[in-house]
Amino acid sequence: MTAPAHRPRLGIATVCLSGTLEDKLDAAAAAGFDGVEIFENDFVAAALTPEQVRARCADLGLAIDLYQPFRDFEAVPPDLHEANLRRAEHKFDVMERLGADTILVCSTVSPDSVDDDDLAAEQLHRLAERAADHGIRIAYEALAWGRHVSTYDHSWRIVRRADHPALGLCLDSFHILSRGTDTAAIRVIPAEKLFFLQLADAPRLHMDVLSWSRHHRLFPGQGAFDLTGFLDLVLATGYTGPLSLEVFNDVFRQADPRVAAVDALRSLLSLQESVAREGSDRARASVGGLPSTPPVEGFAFVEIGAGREAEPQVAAALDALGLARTGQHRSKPVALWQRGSARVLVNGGVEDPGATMVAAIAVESPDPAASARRAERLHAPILPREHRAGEADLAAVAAPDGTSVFFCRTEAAEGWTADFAPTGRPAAADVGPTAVDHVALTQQTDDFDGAALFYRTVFGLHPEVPAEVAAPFGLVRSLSMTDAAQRVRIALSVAAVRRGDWAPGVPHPQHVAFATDDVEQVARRLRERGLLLAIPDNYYDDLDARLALPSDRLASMREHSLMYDRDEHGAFLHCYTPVLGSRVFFEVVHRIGGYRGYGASNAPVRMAAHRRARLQRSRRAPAPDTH
Ligand SMILES: O=C(O)c1ccc(O)c(O)c1
Ligand SMILES: [Mg+2]
Repeated sequence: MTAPAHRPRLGIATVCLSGTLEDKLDAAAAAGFDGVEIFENDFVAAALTPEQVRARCADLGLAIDLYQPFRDFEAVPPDLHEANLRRAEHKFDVMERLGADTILVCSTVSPDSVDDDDLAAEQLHRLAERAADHGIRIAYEALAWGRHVSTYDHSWRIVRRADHPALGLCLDSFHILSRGTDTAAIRVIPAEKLFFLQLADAPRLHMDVLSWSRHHRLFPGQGAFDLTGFLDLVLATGYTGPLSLEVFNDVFRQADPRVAAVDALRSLLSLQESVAREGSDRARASVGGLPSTPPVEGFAFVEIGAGREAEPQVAAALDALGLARTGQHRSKPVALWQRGSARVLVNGGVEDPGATMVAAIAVESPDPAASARRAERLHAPILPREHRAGEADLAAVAAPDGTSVFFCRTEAAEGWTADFAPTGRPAAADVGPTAVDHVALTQQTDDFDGAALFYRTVFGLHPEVPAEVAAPFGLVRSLSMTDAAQRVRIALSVAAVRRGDWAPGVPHPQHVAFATDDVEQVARRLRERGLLLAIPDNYYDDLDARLALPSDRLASMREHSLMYDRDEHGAFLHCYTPVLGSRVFFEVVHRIGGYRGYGASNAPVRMAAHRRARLQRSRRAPAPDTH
């Protein structure tokens, strides 16, 4: 990785990753981290001497930036204090052999400790004296649930009082932001007393802070905390130590550490980019940059993969929606369907006859090569190019869910549409989609946070407020993201808990939503072709009760199976096709007056309707894929 000389060192705590110490070190190094925080448990369970760990880290190019945690040290009666110093001497010996020079001491939770800042300072001073004899520094961290010290400003008062050069602070964004502590006082801490910085994000949850911290931390940008503002404040002090991730997360602890480490690094690159964009002058000067993001200017196309039996269903639906099959790829079994800037490729080369999937998403970029370079810097896997002489050479990367992501300039002279021979078919219908409004992708539980980070950072999108709906087949969480001009919207969802065999919903559904300004006409045509998902009367009765819409509008919505939502900006009308093949369906959306959402509250009704439609279809023609 090339970067300016002032680029901060990037670190990760071994506790973030799954596996043995060796697995974790390998993954951290492969992702490109400069250093690690070694968690004591990982070290204790390893069959390596400290010297072997040191050598391994050196081989991998990893510094050991921190050894942690050392617990329950300060403010105890004298006999316990002596025992604690003895305990510390053991750790200092291990650290000398490891070649680690900083140890994290977290604020005590021990019932043996007393609420006495003078005593805490005095004992930490003594610990710092001992540490200094070994060339070691103590970084004191306030745990949000510390017994007597639970805020960073309190830990700073104690460190100042202890007044020893080998004693400083560790600031951990989780402990500070989870409690809503005022961060302004960070400014007054001298940089040389900031020994270490740990970064973690988290979703807003209402639970005790210890459980929140131990199970739900996330990488920066994946949660609800303002990590950009936090890092800005810390860097503005002149802090030049590592930016180190410390994320305790139940899912990440089970995930492939190589994947999690790449997500982790991506989060730090993106965080620095935010600081470079929004931070104070001093902070901006001390972060590494990413190549700037060319804006995404809309969807160029969405590619649906379909097997032999599913392809005609997809084609029939596109036709009913009002798109026209305008092109045939010159060398691949791919058709181009189009109406306005709504473009869909249907790739019939999928082996499983009944399968459908969103195979690729292509976004418009003013500079596709620059977009691809940025994606590469964000560690997006580059896909091998498969194009023949004379065909467009599209830059593509792979998303964590397997979707290919392309960057294109459709209007360019050498644009991708030239790869399609015109079919000479009649033009698209008078009424129909004008563009792709959004693409909705269901994720596997383990991929959700990583996929969100990927789409957000690679496309430069902003996450919207996460939603949670109680759906008929289990809780569904969703997170949508969009660019500032709302031309590219990606909606991700996940079955929050998927256990057991009862899975009557569509497995991992995906859909493409088309924008239109005449949804009623489009719905009518879908219904005429038997391709409109029927919404039950109860839904409209409830809508009437809730919103008292004019009766003619309600009647029209009922007739056309249109669902409705509104927000502070406007209203939303939308309808659906049944599931085509194994898991893809289409949606048609009409945004009125700047409505921003996705009709999430209607999702349970739609899911039940999809199940009903599938059962009806299987009664007509039993298919092997139905439940
Ligand atoms: O959960 C803990 O005990 C714990 C330990 C060390 C840390 O740095 C931390 O932030 C939390
Ligand atoms: Mg910490």
